[in-house]
Amino acid sequence: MAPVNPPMIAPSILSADFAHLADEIDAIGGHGMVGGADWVHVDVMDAHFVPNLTLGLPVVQSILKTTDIPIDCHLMIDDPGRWAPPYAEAGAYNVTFHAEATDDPVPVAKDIRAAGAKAGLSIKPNTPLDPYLEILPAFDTLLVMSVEPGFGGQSFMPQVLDKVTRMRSLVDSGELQILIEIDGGINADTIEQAAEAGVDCFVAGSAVYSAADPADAVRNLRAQVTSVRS
Ligand SMILES: O=C(CO)[C@H](O)[C@H](O)COP(=O)(O)O
Repeated sequence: MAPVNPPMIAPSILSADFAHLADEIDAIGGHGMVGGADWVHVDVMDAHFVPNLTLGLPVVQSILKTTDIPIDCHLMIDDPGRWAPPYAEAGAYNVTFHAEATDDPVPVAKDIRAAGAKAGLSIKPNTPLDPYLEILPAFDTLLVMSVEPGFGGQSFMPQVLDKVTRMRSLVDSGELQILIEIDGGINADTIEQAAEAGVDCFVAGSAVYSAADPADAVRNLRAQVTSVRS
């Protein structure tokens, strides 16, 4: 299956103003805005799995009430078996947790799907793909981290693109059906490399929220991907 068309852009609100989240989400799309964000990427960090602390379920529940854009939760937390399903029950569209955070990812994916959300598996930049290939049919999304998880505004790590290229050929050949998402350091200078490797969905935090018009930044990033593919 060829990459998703049009390409998906998922702005990360990690770089938004947390005191004005509803406005910050409005600024990237929803309410019928043409060409706005496909997903809102919400980074949940617990200060254990990663050294940073962001927000949790009550904030996600509030965000869900303020927008019609699907919510893409990226859980950078310990014990996803306990904490991930409630995000699906709350109404998140996609709930992704880290392969490194559990010895048994498949039951967690099953619980997320049973609660009505898509299930995502994320791997850190130095985590190999091979040990997880056989469990990927339990997932709807593979989130390839292109920075060490924990903070926005870091530099893109191009070496992770080998994993994307491999995944793209497995999806293109029909061996796997999964959405390939990338997260970390995606901006106007890096998105074309990721597009060439075959990413479907691009998370971008600082590149979107540092722009004068965040919705324009979303459209421009999507246009860059489209131009690489044409
Ligand atoms: O998961 C993340 C960090 O762990 C963020 O989603 C990611 O870093 C996005 O921010 P930026 O586009 O500024 O790199």
